[in-house]
Amino acid sequence: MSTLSSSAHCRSFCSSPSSSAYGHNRIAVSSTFQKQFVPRKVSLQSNRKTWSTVVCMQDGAVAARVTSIENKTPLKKLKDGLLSVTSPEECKDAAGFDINKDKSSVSITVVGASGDLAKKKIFPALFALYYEDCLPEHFTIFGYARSKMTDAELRNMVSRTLTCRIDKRENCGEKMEHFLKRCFYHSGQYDSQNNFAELDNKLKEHEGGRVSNRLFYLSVPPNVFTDAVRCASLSASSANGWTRVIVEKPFGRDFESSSALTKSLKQYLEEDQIFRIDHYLGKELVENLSVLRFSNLIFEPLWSRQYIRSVQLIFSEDFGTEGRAGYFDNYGIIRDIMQNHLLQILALFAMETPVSLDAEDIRNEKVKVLRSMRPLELEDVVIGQYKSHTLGGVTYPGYTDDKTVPKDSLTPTFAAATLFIDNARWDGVPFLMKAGKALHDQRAEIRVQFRHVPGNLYNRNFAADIDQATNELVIRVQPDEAIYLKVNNKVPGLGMRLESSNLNLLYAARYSKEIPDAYERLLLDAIEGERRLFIRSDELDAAWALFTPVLKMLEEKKTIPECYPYGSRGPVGAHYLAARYNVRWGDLVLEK
Ligand SMILES: NC(=O)C1=CN([C@@H]2O[C@H](COP(=O)(O)OP(=O)(O)OC[C@H]3O[C@@H](n4cnc5c(N)ncnc54)[C@H](OP(=O)(O)O)[C@@H]3O)[C@@H](O)[C@H]2O)C=CC1
Ligand SMILES: O=C1O[C@H](COP(=O)(O)O)[C@@H](O)[C@H](O)[C@H]1O
Repeated sequence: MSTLSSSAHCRSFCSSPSSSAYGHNRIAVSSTFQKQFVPRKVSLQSNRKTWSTVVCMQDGAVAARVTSIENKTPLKKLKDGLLSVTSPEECKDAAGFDINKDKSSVSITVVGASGDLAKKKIFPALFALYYEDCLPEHFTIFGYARSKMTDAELRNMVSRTLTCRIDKRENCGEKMEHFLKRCFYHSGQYDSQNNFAELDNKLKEHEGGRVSNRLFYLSVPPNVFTDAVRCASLSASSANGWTRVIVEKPFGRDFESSSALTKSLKQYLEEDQIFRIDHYLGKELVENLSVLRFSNLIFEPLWSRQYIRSVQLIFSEDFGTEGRAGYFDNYGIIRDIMQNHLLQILALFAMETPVSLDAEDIRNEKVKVLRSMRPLELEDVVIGQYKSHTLGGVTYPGYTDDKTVPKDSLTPTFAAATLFIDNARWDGVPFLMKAGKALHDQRAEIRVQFRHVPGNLYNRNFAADIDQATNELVIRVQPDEAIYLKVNNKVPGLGMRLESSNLNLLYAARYSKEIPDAYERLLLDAIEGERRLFIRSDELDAAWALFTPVLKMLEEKKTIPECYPYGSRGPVGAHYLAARYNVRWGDLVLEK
């Protein structure tokens, strides 16, 4: 019988039964290997430090050792190249059984549990993980916020947001009931150590003397981040396991405020306890980007200035800022979408091959590419703001019609920008970004436009503009996840007419399994201590360094955004921006 821990089961269930989801230089675990592998836990005491060591033994000899100092993050140790493990979980996982079974617990506290994100995303994601048996055996979920609520009221609130997986509805009600029984609530102020100490007592009761691992999810407005981290860290940290904090965006408004936030968080937390979330990194197709690039021979040789003419990162929503305009007006679309979600995708897209799939190796490569980028200039940016528009008898409100937005607000709800990476691979290739609210459709996609075929024998056989006859690889992140490649093809018949057609990998047609929500993946990663999809502080610095000068210029010059009607394709300025580099936005070309 398998004795894998819950999350190991979940990962292996989702990928392959004998290897980890990520690799980590790991070797596949054969059944004989499992038998030979004996993990032991020992505690050592030196002058001032407590060392807790998990040793994976093989035939009486040390095969791998994972050491945690003062119960902080384990250090990676390699012995004889046999196995590389970065956490006790990996050691036990590789060994095939859980040395801490029945001895450890995970408590997840959602700080700001009464809020929009908690209801919309965090509790449903936690339920989905529970549903898929991905949460550890001993877990407890606490909601924490100032609002007064009983456990029953929290459960009632959460139950209204839960949905079941399409393919397994039968026992859903039962699962929900069990899940809700593991959810509790504690009301407190975000700046009260006493209130967090009360939470600590409640957590201890639920942990029942087991090793306590604690995850705090900061789902509160940014002005509360530091207080909440101070109080959680001083009054409710785990005494004998790990303590991790997921921090939601925005991580500051510019380079300076972001650095100040990092500095204040680091008064209470080590960098490796901070999990800065960018939920786009948890999306299935963003996760697949590296797989596409690095595990297919056909793409990587083309992935450079030699063959790629432009790369486009496009985000659009067909609704406005309704409900979140109070937050949005202080940030705008560049900070809301470009500086984080689109830039993170760009970094993954453009980075060099990492040494391994280890979090630090990947994040090192992302930082390198971000630091090779040219800070944005004012002339490389177009901004817009949506206005009221009547369509089919329905009048859609303009951005400044929202009561929480000042009438003279210059906050952009749309932006397009051209970025450049000044390195050998990407020199001169325009990376075009476009993000907007209240546009004609909802989509997030990456478009890779390839160069012309030199001396193309078939130029005269295209019915359409030759400019549209170049190959384009489209990675559609959402909706209707797909990867398709536009190729030129002969129209069947006696003549010789060519047209562009799609080689299409449409996920819904290829895979029957429902795609997990990004928050599910990221929460599971945080529980497992996997940092690969979270933003390291130097990545964040590099991202802000790129955008801060232009954001300041736009604000200082009080640049007036170009108007565009609600539900339109955005301001025309975006077309001119692309045209300057002899490029067209791929999403505006009619696709067959
Ligand atoms: N909602 C979304 O779609 C997204 C949100 N985010 C980020 O996630 C975090 C949470 O977002 P969201 O849930 O929308 O935020 P909310 O505005 O809903 O705030 C969450 C909770 O924080 C408390 N709160 C609200 N305002 C204040 C304040 N001024 N001072 C102290 N406490 C306050 C409230 O709880 P109580 O009064 O009970 O204490 C509220 O229920 C934010 O940082 C946001 O930027 C990121 C991506 C998307
Ligand atoms: O972070 C944010 O993302 C959402 C879009 O996320 P999605 O997963 O629904 O595509 C966006 O609406 C919001 O403005 C922004 O803060």
